[in-house]
Amino acid sequence: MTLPPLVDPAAALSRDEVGRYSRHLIIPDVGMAGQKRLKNAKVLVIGAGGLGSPTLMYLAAAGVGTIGIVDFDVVDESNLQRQVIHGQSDIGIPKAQSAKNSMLEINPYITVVTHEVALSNENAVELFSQYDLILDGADNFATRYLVNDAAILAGKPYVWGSIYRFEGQVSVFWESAPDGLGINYRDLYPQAPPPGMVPSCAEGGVLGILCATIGSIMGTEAIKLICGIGESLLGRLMVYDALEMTFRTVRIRKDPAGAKVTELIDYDDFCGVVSDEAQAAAADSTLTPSEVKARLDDGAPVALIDVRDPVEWDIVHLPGATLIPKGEFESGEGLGKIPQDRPVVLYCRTGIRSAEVLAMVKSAGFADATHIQGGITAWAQQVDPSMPIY
Ligand SMILES: Nc1ncnc2c1ncn2[C@@H]1O[C@H](COP(=O)(O)OP(=O)(O)OP(=O)(O)O)[C@@H](O)[C@H]1O
Repeated sequence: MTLPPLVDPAAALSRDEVGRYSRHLIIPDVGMAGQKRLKNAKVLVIGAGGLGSPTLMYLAAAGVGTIGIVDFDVVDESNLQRQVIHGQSDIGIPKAQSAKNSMLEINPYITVVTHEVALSNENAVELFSQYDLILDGADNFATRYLVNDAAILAGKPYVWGSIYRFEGQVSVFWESAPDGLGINYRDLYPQAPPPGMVPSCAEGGVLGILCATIGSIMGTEAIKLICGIGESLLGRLMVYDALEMTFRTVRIRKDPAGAKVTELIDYDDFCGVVSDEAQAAAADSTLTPSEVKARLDDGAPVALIDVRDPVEWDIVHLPGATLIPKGEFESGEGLGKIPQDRPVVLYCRTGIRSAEVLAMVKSAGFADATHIQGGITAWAQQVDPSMPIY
């Protein structure tokens, strides 16, 4: 369906702007009103990488008045095969800054705001609330679910794209859209794929020019939403196959079983992302649920620590465990609560958060610390099938 324009028109275009945007102004569907809407629009793009590059360049050229860029990374030589907003002389400089320089070179009449930070639970909703529309050009599942949930909480629409080798996907999500369907990314992908199942572009490669195709569709959807023209991809998934040269669109239906998003969660845990530090800490300090059960049955002294959140503890927890949520280790107060006189065994839901806490606990000097592989979920599967799995 055609959605109402997302943005009100700006008061006026200058004489120079009229000249610059003349090929837009003479399209009846855009016209003066549409171009003024673009001028008044505030769009935030996550990632100045493969997808962000063409999107940012064309949104700048189109005269989107305020464009924010979130990226924490610096330009690397291996980026230049596809991240065409950056050039050889940008290697080593922050991507957000490099992108801003290129965009202002394309169009000095716009405002570019750089956010050289990682999008996180701490900043996402606040950042999104400053913009009309979000574009997700990130390359990892944890960020995708964070963008989705933060957009829901901020009440904002967003355009999402993803690429791999010769194939790309694009859609628009907007939980509180005036169409009443309320489609979000979780309706399409309720669960993140198991870690390692879907390789990243860094692992599997990507045809550089694919970014231009998918990024420019994302930019097109952004312009349509801002101006309120055409059929949005809201509620539809577009799949592009460059080798077969086919575009297919499939309808996305609201998942009636989908949980309502009311707060941000631990996205690394949700997506099974383990940091390098946590992997190193867990390498020789991981016990299976059966091994821990055997120790407890033998009466061995063990400080069994549950690092999940209190709401999860209320659902189910292991007998004899003590709750010290991961957040308390991050704020520094958790370490002081660990008994010093016994080996420490940590657990969480799936073994991701406990591996992160294990790294902190070990570097604080607790040499005899381990965690349970697969967490309380594996415990329920392998040791006690009567326990609920959530
Ligand atoms: N949470 C996040 N916050 C800010 N920027 C992010 C976040 N997640 C991803 N990005 C950025 O999104 C961009 C994605 O670009 P792209 O997919 O081309 O990957 P890349 O990291 O540049 O390349 P490669 O992984 O192949 O080295 C990157 O510039 C990355 O820094």
